[in-house]
Amino acid sequence: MLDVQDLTVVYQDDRGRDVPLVEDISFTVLPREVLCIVGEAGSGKSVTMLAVMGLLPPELHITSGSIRYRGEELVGMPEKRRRALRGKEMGMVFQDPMTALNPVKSVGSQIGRALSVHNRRLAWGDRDQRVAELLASVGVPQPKRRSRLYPHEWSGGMRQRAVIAMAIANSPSLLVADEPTTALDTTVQAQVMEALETARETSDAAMVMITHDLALVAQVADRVAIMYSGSFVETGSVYEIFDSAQHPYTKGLLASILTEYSDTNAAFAIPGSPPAPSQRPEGCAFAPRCTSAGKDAACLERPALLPMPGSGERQRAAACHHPGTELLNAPYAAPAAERAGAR
Ligand SMILES: Nc1ncnc2c1ncn2[C@@H]1O[C@H](COP(=O)(O)OP(=O)(O)OP(=O)(O)O)[C@@H](O)[C@H]1O
Repeated sequence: MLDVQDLTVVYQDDRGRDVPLVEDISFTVLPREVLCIVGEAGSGKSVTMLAVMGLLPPELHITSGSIRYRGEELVGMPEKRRRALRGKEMGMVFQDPMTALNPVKSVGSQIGRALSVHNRRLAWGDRDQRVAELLASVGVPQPKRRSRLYPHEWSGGMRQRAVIAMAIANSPSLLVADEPTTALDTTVQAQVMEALETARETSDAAMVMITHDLALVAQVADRVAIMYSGSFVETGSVYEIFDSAQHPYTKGLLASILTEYSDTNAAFAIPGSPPAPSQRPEGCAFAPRCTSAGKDAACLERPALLPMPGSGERQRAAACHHPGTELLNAPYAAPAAERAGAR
C-alpha cells in the first residue's frame, strides 16, 4: 500500500544550510494494516506524514528518498495527480478538527464537497443522503439536522467525528491520522477513537496513525515505529514493542506508563529533552539522555536501524549499539522515584 524509503526532509536555516527534520526513514504499510508512529513532540512525526500526503509547507523540502503508493512514486508527482489521490485514495484526519473545517460553511456542505470533488456526477439529493449516512456511521445523532449546522455549533468530539466522516467519504485505501484524539477531552477520546476504528474497518483501509499515547497504540496498532529526533529508533510489531522493547528510548517511553519496565516501583519521565534539529549530537541522538545499557565510546557513532537477529521480512529493528530487553536501571529511573518520594 505504502512504501517509504530513505526519506529525508529538510529546511534551510538563516545561513542557507539544510537542516534535516526527518532523516533517512523507511517504512511500509500493508493493506488494512495499522502502523503507529510514536514519539515525543518535535520528533518529526507530522513532517513525515505531511510529506506522505504531499502537504509540506513550502519552506520544507524532500531532499532524498521515495514514497510509493501502490507502486506509484509520489515524490515529484504533478500536483494535479496528487490532489486526485488525496481525499479519494488517501484520507487525512488532523489533530484539531477546528482547523480542518471551514468555519463559514455548514459541516454537511463540507462533507458534501469532499464527496462531489471526486464524483462530479453525484446528484444533490444523493449527496445529502450520503452525507447523512456518513455522519450516522461515525456516531453523529440526528445527522440530517446537524449537517446544516456550522462547525462552532458542534462539540469538539462531534467535530472530530465529522472530520473522520469527511476522511472516509470516498472510501480511501489509506487513512492518515495525526494525533486524532489529542485535542479532545479525555472523556470523549475513547468514543472518537472507536468511531475512527469502525470507520477504518468499514472502508477496509490501512492506517498510519501518529500519536504519543502508548495506550492508544496498544489498542489499535499492528506495527509500531518509534521516532526520536527525526529518525526511527525502533520498529516492530505491537507485541514485539510492548513485550520486548530493545531501544532505551522505547523502554523509557514504556516505563513512563508501565512500572514493570523500570526496576523501581515508580513510573518516570525520561530525563532531559530531545535536541533541536539543528543541534543534534554527532553520534547517537539519544545518548545525552541515555543512562541505560553501557553508554560508551560506541555511542559517539551514529547507530543504524539494524534488523534484530532472526527477524523476518518485516523487520524488527533497533538503532542502538547496546540493544537489549533488560530493565532500565535505577539511576535512569531515579528522577521519577525521587519525585514520587518528594510527593
Ligand atoms: N515549517 C517548519 N520550518 C522549520 N522547522 C519546522 C517546520 N515544521 C516543523 N519544524 C520542526 O521539525 C521538527 C519536527 O516537527 P513535527 O511537527 O514533525 O514534530 P512532531 O513529532 O509531529 O511533534 P508534535 O507532536 O508536536 O506535532 C520540530 O523540531 C519542528 O520545530
